[in-house]
Amino acid sequence: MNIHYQIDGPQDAPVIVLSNSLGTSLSMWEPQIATLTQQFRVLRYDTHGHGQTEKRGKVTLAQLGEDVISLLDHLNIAKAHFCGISMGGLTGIWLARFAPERFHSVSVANTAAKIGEQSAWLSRARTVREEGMDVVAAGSADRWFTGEFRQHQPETVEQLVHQLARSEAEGYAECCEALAAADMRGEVAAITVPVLIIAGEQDPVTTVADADFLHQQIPGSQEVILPASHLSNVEAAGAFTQSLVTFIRGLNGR
Ligand SMILES: O=C(O)CC1=CCC(=O)O1
Repeated sequence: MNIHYQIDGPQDAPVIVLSNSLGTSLSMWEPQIATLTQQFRVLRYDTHGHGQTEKRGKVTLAQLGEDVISLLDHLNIAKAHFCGISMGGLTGIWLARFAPERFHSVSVANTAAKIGEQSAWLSRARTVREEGMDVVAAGSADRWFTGEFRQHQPETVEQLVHQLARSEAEGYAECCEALAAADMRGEVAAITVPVLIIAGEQDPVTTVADADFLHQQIPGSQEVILPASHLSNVEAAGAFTQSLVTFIRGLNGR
């Protein structure tokens, strides 16, 4: 298995898989772990070219999704809950559409059926390859957090920005290229898995309008809007975790 992962929580509890955003790692889920492990076996992994998962060359959204299936197969997990943020959320949309039999539910946060513009992603991939990660890291605090959060929790912000600045440019660039090509707008209406959509009311990257589109298109989906910017699981950690747990608990009656 060439995907780095970590498992926490009781062995016999239902499994929830957590999938990180671009430029972060499985450690971004730290604010959720204490609560989630009370009820779930939490499986988090580093996405392709991120954290301790090595890059393998050109990657597509489908391959990011298939990585999750390979990880479940490797661990003999037949079916799990899934929660992903941003790029991890888009991976969740792909999984909900193309591997529904493997998931009880899919929660997608701060994401969109198509994230950003193709030209911007290709330009970002070129920039990090030519100039390194510092340029992208410099603007990341503004993309990820509200001004209020940056002011009140500067250490948390600095830690994530520092991790981004030190991360490997090629793995990041390959994921930017995957995002450039990924477009699930024509697919989401065919999703049958229970889906929760979480948005940040001040997210400038994947907006509330993007979340509304998913909610309108995905039959039976639920939507929650949190007081946060893009990394809502960090900025509104308690409300994020509670929304996720409440959604999954509510599925028991279905
Ligand atoms: O640009 C960013 O850093 C925010 C982002 C877009 C996709 C993703 O996963 O993170």
